[in-house]
Amino acid sequence: MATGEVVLDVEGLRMRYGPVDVLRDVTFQARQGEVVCLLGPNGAGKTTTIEILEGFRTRSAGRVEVLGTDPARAGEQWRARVGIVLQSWRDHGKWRVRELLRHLGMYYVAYSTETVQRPWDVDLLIEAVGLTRQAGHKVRTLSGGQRRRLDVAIGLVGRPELVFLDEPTAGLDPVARHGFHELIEGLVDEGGTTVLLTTHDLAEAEKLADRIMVLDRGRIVADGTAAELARKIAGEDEVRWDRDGQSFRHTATDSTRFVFELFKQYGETIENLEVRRASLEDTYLTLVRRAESADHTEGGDR
Ligand SMILES: Nc1ncnc2c1ncn2[C@@H]1O[C@H](COP(=O)(O)OP(=O)(O)OP(=O)(O)O)[C@@H](O)[C@H]1O
Repeated sequence: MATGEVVLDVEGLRMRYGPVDVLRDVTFQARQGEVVCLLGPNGAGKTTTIEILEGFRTRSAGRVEVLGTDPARAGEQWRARVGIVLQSWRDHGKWRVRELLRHLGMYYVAYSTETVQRPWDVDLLIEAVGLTRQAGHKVRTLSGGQRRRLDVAIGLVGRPELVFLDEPTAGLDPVARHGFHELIEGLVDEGGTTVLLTTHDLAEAEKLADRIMVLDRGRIVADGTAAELARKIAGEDEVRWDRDGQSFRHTATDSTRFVFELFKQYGETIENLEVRRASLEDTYLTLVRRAESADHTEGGDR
């Protein structure tokens, strides 16, 4: 869980490609130990945001501080504290998995501290991402999902304080995905690592994130826990039940209260009760549709 210190501080961030604004006034903070999930439709600006925070793109305007430093001017010392998993990188094909991680890990030795031994022990890391059987294989012979596991290992080898992961589980099978979730939870619980990740998998966001931010057409349209967003945006739960051979359905903002009253009134004649809470998917779809119709009303400036 988040313990306090602000590690990501973004205010009024703008990005413009030619005449097109792809980020418009993006403002947010993240604290140490927080897992923040950035959601949004294709082209919303998630990768652009992450790449600006990583120091890979130069913003058009706004203030950005990552671990107290502007990434546009940050040096090696800063870079060693930050782990990065890009959406895709396709180099290092001739290297073998263990050899590559050892090589990259060497870079971090100089950045060990009394409390953090860098890099991560390479064999333990390989085991943590589930690549033990492929440790001696050349990178270009890995499957897409194995390659993705290696990308994650590359991002983590320096035991970063802050990790940026752009769609880390795209292409992973369910077991690898589960393993990745455990890995992230372990990093946060044991090391207080801060994580900013993008995903299109809403179940993943719900499982991992302390906080979810939804980006749409370059604007943050929601920021909160999955439960907060559901309460604020999707609103109502659905209650279904049978009684005297008939089926009933009701939507309620306070479903607990509603069910209590239902049982008070009809007691044991209630059967097959189901309460379906507004899911993150309901919330997300509502938000994106709302943003779309607001954009049409404005006449759309893009
Ligand atoms: N180098 C570039 N030059 C011009 N436009 C760009 C460039 N990179 C990205 N864009 C545009 O910026 C917008 C945001 O792209 P970005 O990759 O940040 O979206 P995203 O939310 O990560 O999408 P996805 O979910 O598809 O990965 C898109 O409209 C994209 O076409």
